[in-house]
Amino acid sequence: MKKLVLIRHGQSVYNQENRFTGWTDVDLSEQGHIEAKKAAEILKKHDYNFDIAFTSLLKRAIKTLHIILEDLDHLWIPEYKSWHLNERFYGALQGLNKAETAEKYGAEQVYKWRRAPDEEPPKLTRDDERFPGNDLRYQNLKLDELPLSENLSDTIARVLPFWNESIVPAISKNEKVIISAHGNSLRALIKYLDNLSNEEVTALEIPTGIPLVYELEDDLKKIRHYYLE
Ligand SMILES: O=C(O)[C@@H](CO)OP(=O)(O)O
Repeated sequence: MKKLVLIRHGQSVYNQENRFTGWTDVDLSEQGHIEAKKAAEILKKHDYNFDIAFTSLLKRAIKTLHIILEDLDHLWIPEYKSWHLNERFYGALQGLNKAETAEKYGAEQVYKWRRAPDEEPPKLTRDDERFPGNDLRYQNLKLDELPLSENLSDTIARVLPFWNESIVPAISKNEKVIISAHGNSLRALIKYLDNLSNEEVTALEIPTGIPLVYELEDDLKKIRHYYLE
């Protein structure tokens, strides 16, 4: 049996302020730091250790991972960062307050933008300062890889190739893997691992900072999953 640990970063400043975040590189809030420390404590209590870590290019996930690895005395393990694990790109909504946006466009529309797998939030334009093409960390992406907006299906389409090409080989070699990522990049992965329907993934919410363990068969079929306490 193989085990994989997924963790959504601790609360971010934008989570706290109730803003659409996406690829905005906001820091952890004070509460987010506490959550990451708590996650480390839980992993320690259950004697978890890791051979390799994967995370996104966004500091809230990277810092969550580092807090955990430091507390496990594991800062030495190889760690791979990829934009493929970034949060879903929220387009022109990035930075806006979710409650104010619901007042403007209606709660139903905002719910669809947030959770309906095929509903795309409004796109931003390439001359917008939030366009990722303006950010050094994305300089090696092709123009058609730089999103203007993403729905969950788009996020799935970029998370899964990374899962198959980079993470699966590590798990197959029996390496103990931790992935520190985001609400929607993890929903994308979980939709695949749990074979969830669109309706099921729409209802799926992942809490910040709580280690989620997947037990997998040798062929990587899921046996069960559970949150560690
Ligand atoms: O703002 C975001 O990028 C995400 C995660 O915080 O929010 P949502 O809950 O709407 O997917």
